[in-house]
Amino acid sequence: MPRRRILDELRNPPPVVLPSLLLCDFGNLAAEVKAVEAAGARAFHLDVMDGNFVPNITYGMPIVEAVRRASDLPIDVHMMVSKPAAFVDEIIDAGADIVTIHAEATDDPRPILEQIRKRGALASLAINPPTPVEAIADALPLCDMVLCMSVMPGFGAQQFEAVALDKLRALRSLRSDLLLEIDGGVNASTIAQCTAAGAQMLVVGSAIFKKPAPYADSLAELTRLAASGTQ
Ligand SMILES: O=C(CO)[C@H](O)[C@H](O)COP(=O)(O)O
Repeated sequence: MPRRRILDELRNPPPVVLPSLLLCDFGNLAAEVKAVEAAGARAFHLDVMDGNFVPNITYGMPIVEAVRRASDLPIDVHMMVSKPAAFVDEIIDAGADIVTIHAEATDDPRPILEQIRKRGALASLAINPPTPVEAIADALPLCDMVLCMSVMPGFGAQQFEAVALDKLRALRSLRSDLLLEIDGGVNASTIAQCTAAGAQMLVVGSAIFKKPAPYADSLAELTRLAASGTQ
Protein backbone atom coordinates (compact mmCIF):
# COMPACT_ATOMS: atom_id res chain seq x y z
CA MET A 1 0.00 0.00 0.00
CA PRO A 2 1.38 3.50 -0.73
CA ARG A 3 2.80 5.43 2.25
CA ARG A 4 0.22 8.24 2.14
CA ARG A 5 -2.74 5.82 2.06
CA ILE A 6 -1.39 3.83 5.01
CA LEU A 7 -0.90 7.02 7.02
CA ASP A 8 -4.44 8.21 6.29
CA GLU A 9 -5.93 4.82 7.11
CA LEU A 10 -4.06 4.50 10.42
CA ARG A 11 -4.91 8.05 11.50
CA ASN A 12 -8.63 7.32 11.12
CA PRO A 13 -10.49 6.73 14.38
CA PRO A 14 -10.87 4.57 16.35
CA PRO A 15 -7.34 4.04 17.71
CA VAL A 16 -5.51 1.10 16.11
CA VAL A 17 -4.85 -1.97 18.29
CA LEU A 18 -1.91 -3.82 16.70
CA PRO A 19 -1.57 -7.48 17.65
CA SER A 20 2.09 -8.14 18.47
CA LEU A 21 2.80 -11.51 16.88
CA LEU A 22 5.69 -12.09 19.31
CA LEU A 23 3.27 -14.07 21.45
CA CYS A 24 1.32 -15.90 18.72
CA ASP A 25 1.57 -19.61 17.82
CA PHE A 26 4.39 -19.65 15.25
CA GLY A 27 3.63 -23.28 14.41
CA ASN A 28 0.42 -21.96 12.83
CA LEU A 29 1.58 -18.54 11.74
CA ALA A 30 -0.58 -18.07 8.61
CA ALA A 31 -3.67 -19.28 10.50
CA GLU A 32 -2.90 -16.91 13.39
CA VAL A 33 -2.48 -13.97 11.00
CA LYS A 34 -5.77 -14.78 9.25
CA ALA A 35 -7.56 -15.29 12.57
CA VAL A 36 -6.42 -11.94 13.93
CA GLU A 37 -7.34 -10.22 10.66
CA ALA A 38 -10.79 -11.85 10.72
CA ALA A 39 -11.13 -10.65 14.33
CA GLY A 40 -10.84 -7.03 13.12
CA ALA A 41 -7.12 -6.16 13.26
CA ARG A 42 -6.16 -3.16 11.07
CA ALA A 43 -2.37 -3.75 11.14
CA PHE A 44 0.22 -6.18 12.53
CA HIS A 45 3.22 -5.50 14.74
CA LEU A 46 6.33 -7.66 14.24
CA ASP A 47 9.27 -7.64 16.67
CA VAL A 48 12.67 -8.29 15.10
CA MET A 49 15.27 -8.90 17.85
CA ASP A 50 18.94 -9.66 17.29
CA GLY A 51 20.14 -10.89 20.69
CA ASN A 52 22.52 -7.92 20.84
CA PHE A 53 20.47 -4.73 21.06
CA VAL A 54 18.08 -6.67 23.30
CA PRO A 55 18.67 -9.86 25.33
CA ASN A 56 16.41 -11.99 23.13
CA ILE A 57 16.34 -13.37 19.58
CA THR A 58 13.13 -13.62 17.58
CA TYR A 59 13.04 -13.71 13.78
CA GLY A 60 13.79 -11.72 10.64
CA MET A 61 12.90 -11.42 6.98
CA PRO A 62 11.36 -14.91 6.40
CA ILE A 63 8.68 -14.31 9.03
CA VAL A 64 7.92 -10.82 7.72
CA GLU A 65 7.55 -12.38 4.24
CA ALA A 66 5.28 -15.12 5.60
CA VAL A 67 2.99 -12.56 7.26
CA ARG A 68 2.99 -10.53 4.02
CA ARG A 69 1.87 -13.63 2.08
CA ALA A 70 -0.95 -14.27 4.57
CA SER A 71 -2.39 -10.74 4.71
CA ASP A 72 -2.58 -7.40 2.88
CA LEU A 73 -2.88 -5.39 6.12
CA PRO A 74 -0.10 -2.91 6.98
CA ILE A 75 2.90 -4.55 8.68
CA ASP A 76 4.68 -2.51 11.34
CA VAL A 77 8.19 -3.89 11.95
CA HIS A 78 9.92 -2.92 15.20
CA MET A 79 13.65 -3.46 14.68
CA MET A 80 15.33 -4.11 18.00
CA VAL A 81 18.73 -4.55 16.37
CA SER A 82 22.14 -2.94 16.85
CA LYS A 83 22.72 -2.29 13.14
CA PRO A 84 19.39 -1.18 11.67
CA ALA A 85 20.96 0.47 8.60
CA ALA A 86 22.19 -2.93 7.41
CA PHE A 87 18.68 -4.42 7.32
CA VAL A 88 16.07 -1.78 6.47
CA ASP A 89 16.13 -2.49 2.72
CA GLU A 90 15.67 -6.22 3.25
CA ILE A 91 12.88 -5.69 5.77
CA ILE A 92 11.04 -3.44 3.30
CA ASP A 93 11.62 -5.96 0.49
CA ALA A 94 10.13 -8.62 2.79
CA GLY A 95 6.91 -6.59 3.12
CA ALA A 96 7.24 -4.02 5.92
CA ASP A 97 5.06 -0.91 5.53
CA ILE A 98 6.29 0.80 8.71
CA VAL A 99 9.89 0.40 9.86
CA THR A 100 10.78 1.43 13.40
CA ILE A 101 14.43 1.78 14.36
CA HIS A 102 15.73 2.59 17.84
CA ALA A 103 17.22 5.98 18.73
CA GLU A 104 19.53 4.12 21.13
CA ALA A 105 20.94 1.98 18.31
CA THR A 106 22.51 4.77 16.28
CA ASP A 107 24.32 8.09 16.76
CA ASP A 108 22.31 9.68 13.97
CA PRO A 109 19.06 8.02 12.85
CA ARG A 110 18.34 10.63 10.15
CA PRO A 111 20.02 8.91 7.16
CA ILE A 112 18.24 5.66 8.01
CA LEU A 113 14.85 7.39 8.35
CA GLU A 114 15.47 9.08 4.99
CA GLN A 115 16.32 5.71 3.43
CA ILE A 116 13.11 4.15 4.81
CA ARG A 117 11.02 6.98 3.33
CA LYS A 118 12.90 6.85 0.03
CA ARG A 119 11.87 3.19 -0.21
CA GLY A 120 8.20 4.19 0.23
CA ALA A 121 7.70 2.89 3.79
CA LEU A 122 6.73 4.91 6.87
CA ALA A 123 9.74 5.91 8.94
CA SER A 124 9.49 5.51 12.69
CA LEU A 125 11.81 6.05 15.64
CA ALA A 126 11.50 4.24 18.98
CA ILE A 127 12.69 5.42 22.39
CA ASN A 128 13.16 3.23 25.43
CA PRO A 129 11.71 4.26 28.82
CA PRO A 130 14.92 6.05 30.00
CA THR A 131 15.41 7.99 26.72
CA PRO A 132 13.99 11.54 26.77
CA VAL A 133 12.08 13.11 23.87
CA GLU A 134 14.85 15.72 23.56
CA ALA A 135 17.19 12.96 22.32
CA ILE A 136 15.18 12.65 19.08
CA ALA A 137 14.31 16.33 18.51
CA ASP A 138 16.61 16.67 15.46
CA ALA A 139 15.18 13.55 13.83
CA LEU A 140 11.48 14.35 14.35
CA PRO A 141 10.97 16.09 10.99
CA LEU A 142 11.93 12.80 9.28
CA CYS A 143 9.55 10.66 11.36
CA ASP A 144 6.08 9.54 10.29
CA MET A 145 5.70 7.80 13.64
CA VAL A 146 7.38 7.69 17.06
CA LEU A 147 7.15 4.60 19.27
CA CYS A 148 7.37 5.25 23.01
CA MET A 149 8.32 2.01 24.70
CA SER A 150 6.49 1.42 27.97
CA VAL A 151 8.77 -1.50 28.90
CA MET A 152 12.43 -2.16 28.21
CA PRO A 153 12.28 -4.03 24.89
CA GLY A 154 13.02 -7.74 24.64
CA PHE A 155 10.08 -9.63 26.08
CA GLY A 156 6.30 -9.61 26.18
CA ALA A 157 4.13 -9.65 29.31
CA GLN A 158 6.10 -7.05 31.27
CA GLN A 159 4.75 -4.35 33.61
CA PHE A 160 3.66 -1.06 31.97
CA GLU A 161 5.97 1.93 32.71
CA ALA A 162 3.93 5.15 32.86
CA VAL A 163 6.92 7.33 31.93
CA ALA A 164 5.94 6.68 28.30
CA LEU A 165 2.73 8.67 28.81
CA ASP A 166 4.59 11.92 29.56
CA LYS A 167 6.60 11.43 26.39
CA LEU A 168 3.47 10.88 24.31
CA ARG A 169 2.03 14.12 25.66
CA ALA A 170 5.26 16.01 24.94
CA LEU A 171 5.45 14.64 21.39
CA ARG A 172 1.80 15.43 20.71
CA SER A 173 2.36 19.04 21.74
CA LEU A 174 5.41 19.25 19.47
CA ARG A 175 3.76 17.80 16.35
CA SER A 176 0.03 17.30 15.97
CA ASP A 177 0.35 15.24 12.75
CA LEU A 178 2.80 12.65 14.14
CA LEU A 179 1.53 9.08 14.47
CA LEU A 180 2.26 7.99 18.04
CA GLU A 181 2.64 4.38 19.11
CA ILE A 182 3.09 2.74 22.49
CA ASP A 183 4.32 -0.81 23.16
CA GLY A 184 4.74 -2.87 26.30
CA GLY A 185 2.22 -3.77 28.99
CA VAL A 186 -0.67 -2.28 27.02
CA ASN A 187 -3.83 -4.05 28.18
CA ALA A 188 -7.40 -3.40 29.33
CA SER A 189 -6.14 -1.57 32.45
CA THR A 190 -3.65 0.73 30.69
CA ILE A 191 -4.91 1.30 27.14
CA ALA A 192 -7.23 4.27 27.82
CA GLN A 193 -4.40 6.21 29.50
CA CYS A 194 -2.31 5.65 26.36
CA THR A 195 -4.88 7.13 23.98
CA ALA A 196 -5.65 9.96 26.43
CA ALA A 197 -1.94 10.85 26.25
CA GLY A 198 -2.03 10.93 22.43
CA ALA A 199 -1.28 7.40 21.21
CA GLN A 200 -3.19 6.25 18.12
CA MET A 201 -1.21 2.98 17.68
CA LEU A 202 -1.46 0.52 20.56
CA VAL A 203 0.74 -2.57 20.40
CA VAL A 204 -0.76 -5.48 22.34
CA GLY A 205 0.74 -8.92 22.83
CA SER A 206 -0.30 -10.89 25.89
CA ALA A 207 -3.67 -9.15 26.29
CA ILE A 208 -4.66 -10.74 22.95
CA PHE A 209 -2.62 -13.93 22.57
CA LYS A 210 -2.50 -15.09 26.20
CA LYS A 211 -6.20 -14.63 26.94
CA PRO A 212 -8.79 -17.40 26.74
CA ALA A 213 -11.25 -15.02 25.03
CA PRO A 214 -11.67 -15.18 21.23
CA TYR A 215 -9.41 -12.68 19.45
CA ALA A 216 -12.46 -10.76 18.16
CA ASP A 217 -13.73 -10.21 21.73
CA SER A 218 -10.33 -9.07 23.03
CA LEU A 219 -9.74 -6.76 20.06
CA ALA A 220 -13.22 -5.22 20.28
CA GLU A 221 -12.92 -4.63 24.02
CA LEU A 222 -9.42 -3.14 23.74
CA THR A 223 -10.54 -0.88 20.87
CA ARG A 224 -13.57 0.25 22.88
CA LEU A 225 -11.42 1.07 25.91
CA ALA A 226 -8.84 2.79 23.69
CA ALA A 227 -11.54 4.97 22.14
CA SER A 228 -12.86 5.86 25.61
CA GLY A 229 -9.49 7.49 26.36
CA THR A 230 -9.93 9.96 23.49
CA GLN A 231 -13.29 11.30 24.75
O1 LIG B 1 8.19 -5.15 21.75
C1 LIG B 1 7.80 -5.96 22.53
C2 LIG B 1 8.73 -6.46 23.54
O2 LIG B 1 9.97 -5.87 23.31
C3 LIG B 1 6.39 -6.49 22.43
O3 LIG B 1 5.76 -5.97 21.27
C4 LIG B 1 5.53 -6.13 23.58
O4 LIG B 1 6.15 -6.31 24.78
C5 LIG B 1 4.15 -6.76 23.49
O5 LIG B 1 3.86 -7.61 24.52
P1 LIG B 1 2.91 -7.25 25.76
O6 LIG B 1 1.69 -6.58 25.23
O7 LIG B 1 2.63 -8.58 26.35
O8 LIG B 1 3.70 -6.33 26.65
